[in-house]
Amino acid sequence: MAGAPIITVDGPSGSGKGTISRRLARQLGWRWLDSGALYRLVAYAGRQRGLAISDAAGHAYLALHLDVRFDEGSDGVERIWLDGVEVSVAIRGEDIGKGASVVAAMPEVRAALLERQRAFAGAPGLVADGRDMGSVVFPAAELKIYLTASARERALRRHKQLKQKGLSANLAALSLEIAERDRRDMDRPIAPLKPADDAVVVDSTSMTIDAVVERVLQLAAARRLF
Ligand SMILES: Nc1ncnc2c1ncn2[C@@H]1O[C@H](COP(=O)(O)OP(=O)(O)OP(=O)(O)O)[C@@H](O)[C@H]1O
Ligand SMILES: Nc1ccn([C@H]2C[C@H](O)[C@@H](COP(=O)(O)O)O2)c(=O)n1
Repeated sequence: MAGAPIITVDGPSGSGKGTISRRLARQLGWRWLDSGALYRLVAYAGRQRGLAISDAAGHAYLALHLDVRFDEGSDGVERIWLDGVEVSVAIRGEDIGKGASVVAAMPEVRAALLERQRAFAGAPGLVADGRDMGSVVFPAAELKIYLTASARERALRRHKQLKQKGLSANLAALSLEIAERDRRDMDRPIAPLKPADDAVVVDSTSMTIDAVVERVLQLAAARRLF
């Protein structure tokens, strides 16, 4: 192993990447990269500044210069700050997710975020969550997971998640949004969502969160990553 170990967790929207990778990072005492949050921050900052969603140069400039801070409070909740203002909740809406998926298809934006993402690597280890963590950002990662679940299960999970937050949610509309985001993330010419050649595919459709975490920990232990 060249440096500190890296586990990548890629997969489609709602497959559980954030939940699983955060749990893994906490259990291992490792760092965590929520790369989707970076794309969401770019889309959010662009909207705040009135950029056209098609403005690749403008979004790439933001990606390079964003003043972002991630921290985890004593309550274990991730908080995200943009220009000194907390935006943890504001960037999580489906509309910002859609904008993130649009700006993420711009090569200039992806290039601008590359080093920012790589800077998260370090001792004692990193769990990196996204769409191209294993295929592009950390191609030498020691363990690459491609986490998936059926489209219906992912829509049901998202529906439940929104309801639990007291937000209104329509299952049919969510299913369509997820299908549209899958298509955009998988069909883009640059860094499309797909399993890295050496990824282990974990289909979580019928697995509990605990079972998925346990499976990844077993794979990590077999590779002597901790
Ligand atoms: N194996 C599982 N069984 C049941 N629910 C799950 C499972 N994994 C995740 N969930 C739930 O599904 C919802 C979506 O999970 P999460 O936000 O982690 O997905 P994600 O892949 O990070 O999505 P996105 O890429 O859109 O951010 C959450 O409410 C989470 O608790
Ligand atoms: N490594 C990444 C992470 C995210 N994206 C894009 C594609 C997603 O639709 C969008 C939001 O991600 P989420 O927070 O829902 O995980 O950002 C990407 O292209 N590459």
